[in-house]
Amino acid sequence: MIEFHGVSKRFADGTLAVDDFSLLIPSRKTTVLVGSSGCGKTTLLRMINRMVDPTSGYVDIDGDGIAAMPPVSLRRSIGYVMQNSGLLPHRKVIDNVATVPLLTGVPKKEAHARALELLDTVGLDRSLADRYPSQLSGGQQQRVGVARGLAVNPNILLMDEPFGAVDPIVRADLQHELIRLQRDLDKTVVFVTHDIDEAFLLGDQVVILQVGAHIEQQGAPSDILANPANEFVADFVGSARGKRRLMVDETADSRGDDLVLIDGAGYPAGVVDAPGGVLPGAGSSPKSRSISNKTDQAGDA
Ligand SMILES: Nc1ncnc2c1ncn2[C@@H]1O[C@H](COP(=O)(O)OP(=O)(O)OP(=O)(O)O)[C@@H](O)[C@H]1O
Repeated sequence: MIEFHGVSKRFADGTLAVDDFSLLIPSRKTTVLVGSSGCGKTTLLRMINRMVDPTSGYVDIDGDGIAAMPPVSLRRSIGYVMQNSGLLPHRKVIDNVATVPLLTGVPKKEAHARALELLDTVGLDRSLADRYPSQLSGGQQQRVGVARGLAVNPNILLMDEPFGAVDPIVRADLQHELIRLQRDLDKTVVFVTHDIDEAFLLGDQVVILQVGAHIEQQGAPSDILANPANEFVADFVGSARGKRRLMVDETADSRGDDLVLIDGAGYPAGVVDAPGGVLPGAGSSPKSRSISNKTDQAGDA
């Protein structure tokens, strides 16, 4: 369990990145910090492994204040996965994965054997072990980044927008891989993203933040969806989901044409050939009625 107690961070130039933040992050669950750029997500994450120290307040891990723990050993005991994988370009994949164990004195042979196992764990072929990062795809590099984060077998895994730089299909792949990994490995994962859909997919607990790391709402995805705490949250949750919401173009109906499904941007997404039979609970908008797509229904369950 990680706990933030009234934590603030003011940087040397006067920026108040985090303003009186308190949160309990339960063990062996995934907590997602989500919010727009600059709201303080990375600063919060880095306060867990003391890459950043608070100006006031304190952080505990399992009841022990981390301020008293040596930063370097704390950092080496916690997995950290960053955007763009953060791999060392001049080192082979296997050495990238083994970096921290080697630093902490694990013999090379043992560290390499473990690194190969970790490639299996993250779904990478062992034949990639001798490649350099530039010889891998973006998605493969991210998997190596995750393997490196797991190399010291940490209880806590910090992930800072780890899938932000890959295309949507690879991203979906990596997200599902993480869900599988979490089921198998049972880590305390703290995941940062600005993507609310990613937050809802991955988080047991989702924390929606505004500038200064002010918590707008925290809870299970289903709670937030069912009861947004305020207009900001409703907007944040709704605007992202609205993009995927399909509507029925009833102007086509009035012309006697087939009913046409249009997406949030107004583009045709398909045709409904049995009006009334296909669409559940048609709404009352004069021009279009909204139906929930599969993701909406899954999220609301
Ligand atoms: N070393 C620093 N010195 C001064 N200001 C900083 C420093 N690091 C971050 N900040 C500022 O603190 C605020 C929070 O930054 P942080 O990186 O935590 O936000 P974020 O939510 O992770 O943003 P992003 O999604 O863009 O990565 C921003 O205004 C940022 O400019």
